[in-house]
Amino acid sequence: MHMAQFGDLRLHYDVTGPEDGMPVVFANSLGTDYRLWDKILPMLPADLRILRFDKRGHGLSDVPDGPYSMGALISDTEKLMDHTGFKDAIFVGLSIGGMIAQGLAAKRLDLVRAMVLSNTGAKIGTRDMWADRVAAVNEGGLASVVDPTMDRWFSKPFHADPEFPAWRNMFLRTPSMGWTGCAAAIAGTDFISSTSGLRLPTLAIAGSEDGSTPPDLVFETADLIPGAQKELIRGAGHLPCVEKPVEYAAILSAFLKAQGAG
Ligand SMILES: O=C(O)CC1=CCC(=O)O1
Repeated sequence: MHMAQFGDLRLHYDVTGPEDGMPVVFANSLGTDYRLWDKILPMLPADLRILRFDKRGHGLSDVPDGPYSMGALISDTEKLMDHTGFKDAIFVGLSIGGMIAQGLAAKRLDLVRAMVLSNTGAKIGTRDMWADRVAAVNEGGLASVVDPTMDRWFSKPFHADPEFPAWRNMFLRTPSMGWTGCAAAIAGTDFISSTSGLRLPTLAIAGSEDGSTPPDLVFETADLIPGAQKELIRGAGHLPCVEKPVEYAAILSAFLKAQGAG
């Protein structure tokens, strides 16, 4: 367990793997902490140096007053990578984590050699949609939006999985300020133009049952980047690394190996 301090903000992170391993950074989604990746890490090549972290407002990181900007989330990530010595990394971002990947690649290409855009978009939803959700959370907390969120996160059959209540609890225990702060960052982000200018190896992963970032959105974003590879995981919602970890790890491992891993 590690904390890095940048001014008033402390971020919780974890580094594993050999010091000379291929650097890979994982950035998770809205309402999750870095345990999002727990199931797939043991299935990836062994020679990876892995950085995971809880973005501001999530997990064990600090919860500054919101709203947050996407620029602040990208800057936090940049500082954490500089702090931990991660550069020229493969950046795996899911949902808002994939937005951070796109923004970081546009700003600091020295940090990002390749991207995995998982269940994300250059633009996710509309300002009105996010404003409605933020208003609901300000009024009734995350409990007021948990059921539709779980429907977007997971396919119907996974709702009966013994693990499902744990993911529901992870969402419910996210600080409301952390969630609304990051929701505001998503609402204010449109990376269509900047992502169109990116030229780096990219893998896009979508879940056929994803109610947050449906396959069309994920693949339209991938199509902005020449040569981007597109993979669809059937039977998975917004978090295929949780719902279909074997399939997810296989797709990710093949991409990592193509970039030179194990
Ligand atoms: O709440 C959702 O629909 C899930 C989500 C959207 C953006 C993100 O990071 O998670």
